[in-house]
Amino acid sequence: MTLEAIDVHHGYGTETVFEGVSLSVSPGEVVAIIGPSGVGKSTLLRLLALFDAPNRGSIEYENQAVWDVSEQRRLEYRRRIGMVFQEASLFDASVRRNAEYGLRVRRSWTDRLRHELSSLVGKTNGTGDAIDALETVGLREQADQDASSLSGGEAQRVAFARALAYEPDILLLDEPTSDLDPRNTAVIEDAILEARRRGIGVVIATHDMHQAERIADRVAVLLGNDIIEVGNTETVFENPTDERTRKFIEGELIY
Ligand SMILES: Nc1ncnc2c1ncn2[C@@H]1O[C@H](COP(=O)(O)OP(=O)(O)OP(=O)(O)O)[C@@H](O)[C@H]1O
Repeated sequence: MTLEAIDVHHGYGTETVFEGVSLSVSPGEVVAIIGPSGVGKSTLLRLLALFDAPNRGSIEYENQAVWDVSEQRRLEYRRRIGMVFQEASLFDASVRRNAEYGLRVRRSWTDRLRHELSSLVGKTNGTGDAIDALETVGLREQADQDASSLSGGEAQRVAFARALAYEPDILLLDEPTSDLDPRNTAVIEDAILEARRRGIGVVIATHDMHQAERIADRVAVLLGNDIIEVGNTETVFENPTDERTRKFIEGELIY
């Protein structure tokens, strides 16, 4: 269940964002992508989320090039990947309905049918996964509250619960805590570690290097047009092989 970008080149129009980027994520690991603003962290996540095809290179899921298969098959892969954006987009309904939303949309119709049938015969109340996910982000008590009454930090926690609820293989997080206070940030970070414990592979783009240091198993440094270094978190922070990594981490590289 490894998701991998292999020698990917991408850009917009005539603008090159990156050239020859490779990165993988495996079950039960947290990979952080760090790099200055505008370097292409979101672009890389969008490619890993299979939203866009890279201009060159390949994105592989379980060693299968995802842009070489049928659209139907690619959709199946898409359903196994969850994504949380910088800003939560919730709709006007209860917290529980919002957390369940991913379950309804992302499940294949066969899964959905099976799930509906089990809830009909009383094997599940149909919302167990969503409630469990809300518990993980500390919002179980608020399940019946209207989502519009939540603070920004709580809304982001619901967005995270939504992604967690349908048990993706891979979770992609684009600066999920950049607008949050320390308490909400800590809740999300704990939930990320819980996702890892459940065997989910997590990729998080963050400009908060301390966050990368706190939660990541591996760190990829995106600078210029390339990932200049990727490795074990401690090594990247304490003993980087690339001098630019050290400068970036110490704030000496100004972009
Ligand atoms: N849809 C698009 N069309 C044209 N250019 C784009 C598009 N999306 C991103 N870009 C450009 O590609 C480059 C990389 O953007 P991206 O959002 O991936 O960077 P980032 O590292 O995530 O930045 P930030 O940390 O500020 O969110 C930027 O120069 C941006 O302006």
